[in-house]
Amino acid sequence: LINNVSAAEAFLATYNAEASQVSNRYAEASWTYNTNITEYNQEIMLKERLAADKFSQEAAWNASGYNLTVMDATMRRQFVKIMDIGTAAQTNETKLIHLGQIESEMETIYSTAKACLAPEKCLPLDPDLTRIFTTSRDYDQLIAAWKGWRDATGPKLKNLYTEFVTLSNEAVRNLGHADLGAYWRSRYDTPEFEADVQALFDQLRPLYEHLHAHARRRLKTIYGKDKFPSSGHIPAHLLGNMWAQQWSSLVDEFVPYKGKPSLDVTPEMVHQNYTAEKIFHTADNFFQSLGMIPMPEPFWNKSMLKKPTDGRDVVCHASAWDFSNGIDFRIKQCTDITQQHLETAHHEMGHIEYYLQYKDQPLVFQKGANPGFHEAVGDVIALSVQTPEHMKSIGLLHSVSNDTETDINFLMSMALQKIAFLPFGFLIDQWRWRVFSGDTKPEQYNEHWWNLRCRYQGVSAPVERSASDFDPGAKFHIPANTPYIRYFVSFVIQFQFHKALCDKSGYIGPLHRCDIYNSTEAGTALSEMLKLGSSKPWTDEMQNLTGQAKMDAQPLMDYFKPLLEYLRKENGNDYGWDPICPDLTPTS
Ligand SMILES: C[C@H](NC(=O)O)C(=O)O
Ligand SMILES: [Zn+2]
Repeated sequence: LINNVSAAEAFLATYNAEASQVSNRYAEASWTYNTNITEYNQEIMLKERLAADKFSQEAAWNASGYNLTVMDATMRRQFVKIMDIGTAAQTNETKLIHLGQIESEMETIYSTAKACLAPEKCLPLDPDLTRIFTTSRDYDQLIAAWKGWRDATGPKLKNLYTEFVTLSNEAVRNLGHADLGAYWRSRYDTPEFEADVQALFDQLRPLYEHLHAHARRRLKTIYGKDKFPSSGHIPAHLLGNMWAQQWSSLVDEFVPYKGKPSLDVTPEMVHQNYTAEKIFHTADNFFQSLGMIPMPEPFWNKSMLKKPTDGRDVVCHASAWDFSNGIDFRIKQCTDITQQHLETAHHEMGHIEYYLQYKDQPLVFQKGANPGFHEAVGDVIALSVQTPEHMKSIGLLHSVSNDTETDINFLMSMALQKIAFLPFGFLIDQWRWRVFSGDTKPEQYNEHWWNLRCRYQGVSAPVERSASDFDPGAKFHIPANTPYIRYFVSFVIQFQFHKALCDKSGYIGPLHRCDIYNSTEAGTALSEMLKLGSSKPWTDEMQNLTGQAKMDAQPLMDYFKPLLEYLRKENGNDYGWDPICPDLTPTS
């Protein structure tokens, strides 16, 4: 082993320069493919992926020649991360290439899928099917869109996914990980991570159960009681979203006090001729008001902020890109002019702000403190943006009254975005971790998926499902192989961050009405955390910002306390559902 620290430093300097180049090349090829899905672009992207994987393997091999015990903590942390190369650890080149092909094939199938509602009427997810779910209240039209999308994705993906699992597990076992799920959980670097998220979910279940009961009651008045199974589940296609994961599009139906002005700013955005650019400038303006880093020139020149109209296929699921050269950062979003896309724009720009803040860190530290941190940044800003006061200040709401009824209505609108999401954010990787560990066999994929959906989310399939279906494949993150527990973590910690920043901004009052706009104190505190990237354990960074070194659901519970009191009163004992799925065979 090499004991010479200056040799180790020289190795790191070389690694950082070379790895940034390799990372930039792969990002460019991946961007070209994601914004113009063709076989040729897929082939180029896969060649660059193989080159990047081989570079990682070589760097890991060279790094393993250094004696870590003679290094300081920061240098050792870099070497450990250089050697933690995930599925690139597959030494059999044929299998390495095959894994890349399968992953890009799954993402292509998902991103080019169309649901055929009638023989000649086949619609893509964005914007067409999404718009049906946000606007239609037609039970049968929603069934057609819900079933059509699953028919167009799942069956084509199931066998590819089975192969993907086998190849991925084999690769990470070379690094000593039990399976891909264990490798993903290791990024949180706390041995009791799985127990921690289970405990958080259990703590938050009453909030969700009472929101679910309220939603079910309101939906019964819209669709009729006979459309709802006696088990208490809500048919999964009635919650205003393809996956029932967030219910904001039903805010006008779900607000407790209907007489009040609508909180849905979508009509006003359309009325004011909002464009995608204006949506992103609104977000950029907020970050600048905090004294944080503005979007650099290449962001505006090179991002894809709208779905192309020249007929090419693109990956529409929104994402933020780091080209590892300190200046080129982009968002790819098929922006629609809606409140939900205004929120998504802040979410994606939060990623870009994080990239900008940590761009001078060594490459392996140019990551979130943990993946949940990266998902939380933009959402924290969006918690301020969505307050009635802020919406009024940017001209999207005209009347804001502070009476209790409006306050409860506002809390309901935020609960439809944040509380509704919790079981979904929790269950995706509960399912995937068992698939990777082998507890869930391919023939059980769909059954175990619906077991979790029925048990935790209280939603059920509106039509018969069969083993040839693969409903997990209808959600982007499964075919795109993007871990999901990060969003559950984010939805908890973003309220810890929000509370800490509100305190630093000197705000006094209920947490749900706090708007940190223009607070450079809040901006400085947030920037200091983001600048660290993953150079420190996330528990240290959480401690620095919030005074606590752990995930804590209390700020989220405090934020929604007035709403839970209202819902407990309204629901009495009429809440909850059977843990198992209802029997779908229609009663004769
Ligand atoms: C919550 C998650 N957000 C994201 O992918 O950016 C989703 O859309 O499912
Ligand atoms: Zn994100």
